[in-house]
Amino acid sequence: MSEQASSRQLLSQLWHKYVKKHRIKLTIAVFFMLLEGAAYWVFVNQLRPLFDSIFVAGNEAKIWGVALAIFGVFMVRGFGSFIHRSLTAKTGIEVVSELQQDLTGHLLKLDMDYFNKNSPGGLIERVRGDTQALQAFASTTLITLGRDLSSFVALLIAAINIDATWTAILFVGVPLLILPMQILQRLIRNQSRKARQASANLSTRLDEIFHGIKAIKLNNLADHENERFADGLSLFVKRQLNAAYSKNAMLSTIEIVAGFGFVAIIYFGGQEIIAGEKTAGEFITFFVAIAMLLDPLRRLASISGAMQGALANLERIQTIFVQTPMERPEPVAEKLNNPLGDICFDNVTFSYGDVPVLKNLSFVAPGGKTTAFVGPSGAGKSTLFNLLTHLEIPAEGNITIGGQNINTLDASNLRKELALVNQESALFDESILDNIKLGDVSSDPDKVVEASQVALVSQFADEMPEGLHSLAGPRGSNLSGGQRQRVIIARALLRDAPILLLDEATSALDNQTEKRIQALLNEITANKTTLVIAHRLTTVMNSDLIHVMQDGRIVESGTHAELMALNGHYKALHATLEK
Ligand SMILES: Nc1ncnc2c1ncn2[C@@H]1O[C@H](COP(=O)(O)OP(=O)(O)OP(=O)(O)O)[C@@H](O)[C@H]1O
Repeated sequence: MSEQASSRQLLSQLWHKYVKKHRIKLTIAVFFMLLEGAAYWVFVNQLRPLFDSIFVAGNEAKIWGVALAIFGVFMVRGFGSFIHRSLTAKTGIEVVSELQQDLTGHLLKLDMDYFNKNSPGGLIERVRGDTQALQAFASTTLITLGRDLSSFVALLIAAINIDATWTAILFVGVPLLILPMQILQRLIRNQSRKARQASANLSTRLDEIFHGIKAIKLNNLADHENERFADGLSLFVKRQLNAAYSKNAMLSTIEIVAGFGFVAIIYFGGQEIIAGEKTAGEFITFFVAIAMLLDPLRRLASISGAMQGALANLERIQTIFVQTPMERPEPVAEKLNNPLGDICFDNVTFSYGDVPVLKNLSFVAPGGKTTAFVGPSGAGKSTLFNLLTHLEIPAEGNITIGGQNINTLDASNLRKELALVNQESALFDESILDNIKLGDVSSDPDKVVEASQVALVSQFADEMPEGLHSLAGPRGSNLSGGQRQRVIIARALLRDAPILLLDEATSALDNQTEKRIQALLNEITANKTTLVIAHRLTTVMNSDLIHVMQDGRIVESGTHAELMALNGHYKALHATLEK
């Protein structure tokens, strides 16, 4: 696709989806922009009588009329400018906030794979930075386009009215502008694109710095990180400046060509005045009109630069909209028919990119029972949960619950039947109570408090100044690891789903709390299907069934006693962990 065609397509999409609905506001704004432009015309046309009929002819009586007309022009410009600026600002803000909303909504639908490949900082920059840069274009530059184009036309008409030949002479150099303008526009777009990329990289670095602040401090990496940030910053500065230089070069080119025009006018016009063919009033009016015309022309030229920058932003925003979630089979069922039925993995194969993780994996986790998965780090245990929760889709094989393929359900309907507790479960910067409530946002407050008591959250929250209403801090930073885990367990309890997935759910708890939570989990899981991943074998010993995983396969299955008797992988694992 040619660059022009793709720009046209991008702008047309922006217009149809976001801007078109504001057309009434924009039409009113454009009317006032035209009025402001027309005011220039009136202003310039008052100059000629001012010179020829008043100053030169010494007609004092007419001064007031002209002065009032000029004052009227400024009044119109003042009010008109307020109205059209406000309307376009409102449109710009509304368009961009809708764009941000849609971008976030679209991002939320994308697969985990996309988030594994794109850093949070970079995505934040797209949703906020790129759209806000667009807003700057929309609310300031767009105004200029309407107002300055009309001013330019009005002043041009005024100039032609005085002398069409002079006007033609003035614009004789314009064709010289075409080629440099085209080159500069392309340059600006490229530089702006690179500057936005550098800006996204900076956001990524900042995001990583603030997320990893503890590691940075503990490893004395502050200077190192600062230098890396400085490198990114200098690249950003360089690219910003390149974009600015290209924009400025555009303005200067206009200036130089205009200079040639003025020289030509002074030469030809001057001769006509000396010969008495034109009056001084005509010449001054023409000169003022042309001088005033340069300002809107300059701004119009800078718009074309800003437009290239805005197109670069649009392109980057578009790269998000063109991403689509992985094709999934069309869901045909509303819910699981038998959520407490057996969970079966049948010949499941899965890779992250090109890296195979699960290989023809088959197992059964009996419904209503507790099944544990143990095995060395990287064996693929957590990946099982990613597949079962539809965060990832297997390349081959089937996953069924109660005999029903999970592909027959929409991911959100499937997840209603599942509650997952893992190390990555996020806490948000809300109160502890609200964090628990995320398990079931429709549940009544008593139930939330009850879940907090059962999961021993109240035990530590009661000692905090605001109890359950205390803030958890960004990503739960106000709480200890064990406290965070209890909040997440409480959230899962509140969800009260038939299938409970516990991935190292109690690993951060002290022995005593773990025992209490474990006893509680045993009680709660009595009538649920529970899948447990744990490194501490004491956590899984009492499970109804234990699968031992290695290199993406199940290598042994049985109860603790059966596996110990096998004297194989499980026993070896047991021996290593007990050391
Ligand atoms: N998002 C990802 N992208 C690429 N590879 C991944 C991703 N997540 C996991 N892996 C790889 O998949 C393999 C299995 O990871 P998984 O987290 O399932 O192992 P695990 O058995 O749960 O390990 P642990 O006991 O350490 O939690 C590992 O080799 C890991 O490097």
